Amino acid sequence: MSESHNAVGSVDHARIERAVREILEAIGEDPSRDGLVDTPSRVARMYAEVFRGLHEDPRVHMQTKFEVEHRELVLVRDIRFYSMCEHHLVPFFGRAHVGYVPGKDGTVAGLSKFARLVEGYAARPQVQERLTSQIADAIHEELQAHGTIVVLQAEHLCMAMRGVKSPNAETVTSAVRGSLQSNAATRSEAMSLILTGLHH
Ligand SMILES: Nc1nc2c(ncn2[C@@H]2O[C@H](COP(=O)(O)OP(=O)(O)OP(=O)(O)O)[C@@H](O)[C@H]2O)c(=O)[nH]1
Ligand SMILES: [Zn+2]
Repeated sequence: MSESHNAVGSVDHARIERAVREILEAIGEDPSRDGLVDTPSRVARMYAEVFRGLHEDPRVHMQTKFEVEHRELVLVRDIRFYSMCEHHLVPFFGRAHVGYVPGKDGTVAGLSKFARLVEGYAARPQVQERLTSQIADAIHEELQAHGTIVVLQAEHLCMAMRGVKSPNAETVTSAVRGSLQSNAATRSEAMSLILTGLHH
């Protein structure tokens, strides 16, 4: 399954500025007061940054690949990420752990590219489940991996600072593909390597 990439156009700064001024007025603030006068343009620049992933295809990072002899697990643990919950447009953030077993050609990508891949998909309005499976599908398909595992642990500010107010809740999601899905022994080996690194 490949991701549906629905990037259209680019970020419209002027439009965000108008909208932020509207919101400020709607909450009963005065957008012309000193402290707020530059806020709409700041928010526009910030949104362009935190939603930059809408205008790029993170799979490009998996395309600078090369071949090695290694045919066993490669695991990059503790990749910090920040994303924006698409339900409330507030952050969720935490750590991503990505692992894969190279396919028969021994195709691998540079280690930093996994952090770039996570970053690219995180920089969109997201839900944690989709973020997890987009990362897994990109690795599995682009590297033609034998098996792939992605685990994300995150705190959602929409659950912490508002609504149910459960600040210590942590959401863990996983996506497994290929041999790491079908082979219980390799999956539990990968999972225990990931779990020994889980911390708060
Ligand atoms: N599955 C999933 N749910 C999420 C994610 N981020 C936020 N949510 C949830 O999305 C749901 C939206 O629920 P709604 O009832 O439409 O919105 P709401 O009235 O603001 O809900 P509350 O947060 O319960 O106050 C909430 O339960 C959130 O916790 C995510 O990444 N994955
Ligand atoms: Zn939310």
